[in-house]
Amino acid sequence: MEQSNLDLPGTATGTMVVTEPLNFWGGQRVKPRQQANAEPVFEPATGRVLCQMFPCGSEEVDEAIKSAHSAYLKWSKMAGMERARIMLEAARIIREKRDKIAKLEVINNGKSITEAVVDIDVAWQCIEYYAGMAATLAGQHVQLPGGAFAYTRREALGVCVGIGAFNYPFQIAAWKSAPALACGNAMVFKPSPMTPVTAVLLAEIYKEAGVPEGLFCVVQGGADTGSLLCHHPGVAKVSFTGSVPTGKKVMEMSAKSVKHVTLELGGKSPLLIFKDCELENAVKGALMANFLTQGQVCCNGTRVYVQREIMPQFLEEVVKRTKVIPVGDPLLDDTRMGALISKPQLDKVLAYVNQAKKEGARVLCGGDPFVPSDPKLKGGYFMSPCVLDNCRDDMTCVKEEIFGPVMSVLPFDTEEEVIQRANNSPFGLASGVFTRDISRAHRVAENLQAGTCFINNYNISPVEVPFGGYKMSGFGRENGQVTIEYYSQLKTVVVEMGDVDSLF
Ligand SMILES: NC(=O)c1ccc[n+]([C@@H]2O[C@H](COP(=O)([O-])OP(=O)(O)OC[C@H]3O[C@@H](n4cnc5c(N)ncnc54)[C@H](O)[C@@H]3O)[C@@H](O)[C@H]2O)c1
Ligand SMILES: C[N+](C)(C)CCCC=O
Repeated sequence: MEQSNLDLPGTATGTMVVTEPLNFWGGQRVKPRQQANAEPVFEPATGRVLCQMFPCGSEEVDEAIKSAHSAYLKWSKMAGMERARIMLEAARIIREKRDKIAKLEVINNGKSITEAVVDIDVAWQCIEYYAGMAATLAGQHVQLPGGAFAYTRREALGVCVGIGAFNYPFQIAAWKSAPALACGNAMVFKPSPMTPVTAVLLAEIYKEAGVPEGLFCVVQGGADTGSLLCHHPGVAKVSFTGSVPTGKKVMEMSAKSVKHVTLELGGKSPLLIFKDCELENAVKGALMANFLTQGQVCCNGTRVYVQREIMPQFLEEVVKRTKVIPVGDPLLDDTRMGALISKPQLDKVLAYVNQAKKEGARVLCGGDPFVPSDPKLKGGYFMSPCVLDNCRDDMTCVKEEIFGPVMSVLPFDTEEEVIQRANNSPFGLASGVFTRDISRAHRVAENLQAGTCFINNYNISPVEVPFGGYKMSGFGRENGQVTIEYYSQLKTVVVEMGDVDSLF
């Protein structure tokens, strides 16, 4: 069996066992203090145990936060240009190790290598982008009467906590740490207990690039460890990515000590396809909106509203293309859909398809467990991508986030009607519209209640543009310039140049 040494060449599906410690603080990997409560971590493509995840307890969380705090004291005093240089070096190292990190991500997460490589590219781009912003952080100078003046300083918050979901393990760690570090903060990151393997690589890379020891720490664990982080008095901010129910708990816990909070939560995003669209692009957009990462994407456009006149052509084309998506070994270059994250997640998604059938939906393709011919993949968590027709707005598959490769297609007649139906959801993460009518495109974008609207494309998230939700999909933003606001605070300094004009 191969170990997870990144320098090992030729790792293949079904061969890796990870034995090194996955915690990181004080500038090194840290062995778990106790072996109790170990949870097996599975390789989704095979169902094999990849490693054990040992959750950190209160003493370990405390050590990590102390380590981060001492690094913060040094890092926050450095000039933006000095921080930028180190962050650029981290981005360079990620670029250099991209293929190896991507492989490990695939083995732990189950997504295709084609997607994982893009995820790692987005990670280094994010660090590079915020490195560019680090030296631009500045305050204002305000002239006051009598020669007095004030100025503002944009200051770091302190130790920030990042809590990640399982679907983009390395990318989420980068999306959170890059703006945090650019602003002078330290970060303690907790990955999902199902994907504990790659965040520690980011910690090693930051260290190699030259950050002070402890600046980016990794603690492993699930809800209990997450809860220790949210309650910890040494933490200034929690940036959370995950489901709505967990997000609510994170907010509640963080409120006890008035921590800053960013919530990147779930969605059930609408994609509106008008009859005047370029149909082939709309079909491609619908596939991109539903089937990346086996459908386990927060901003997926899983409610696909198609104008009635073009429904037959749309369905024919979307089903034809869905049926030929190559599902299988995620480490092979030709694979476009790998395995879902876990057996319970696969069972949950299949149950949603069954429920949809009971409620009157018609399965046009997929929705079944998929067993690849390669014997080593027999225990993997694969399913065939599914298109559901005959859907109504009141069906469970249309209302709830499924987090699997299931597209629900619904007909509509008018723009006004479809906007009202699209907005009739507690979520508001993303949305999309396909039309050739430029006025309609922008009118629809204005009226959809969502943090992002894609016009004539879907799931494009360059790091330069803000990403985040409306309504129950959360608040705060990741990426883009605005995220600096969420990782810093403004101090006003008022300077008297004359005598004090006392009222007393
Ligand atoms: N908006 C976004 O940017 C975004 C991105 C990715 C995923 N998501 C959402 O994440 C969900 C899927 O991810 P998941 O299944 O990993 O989500 P989840 O809510 O189950 O877990 C997310 C993280 O929260 C931790 N956690 C669980 N209970 C906790 C508690 N009580 N206190 C603190 N932390 C706790 C988990 O260990 C994990 O690290 C979906 O709803 C998806 O839409 C959102
Ligand atoms: C990179 N995507 C595809 C926009 C996904 C962002 C993270 C959501 O789960």
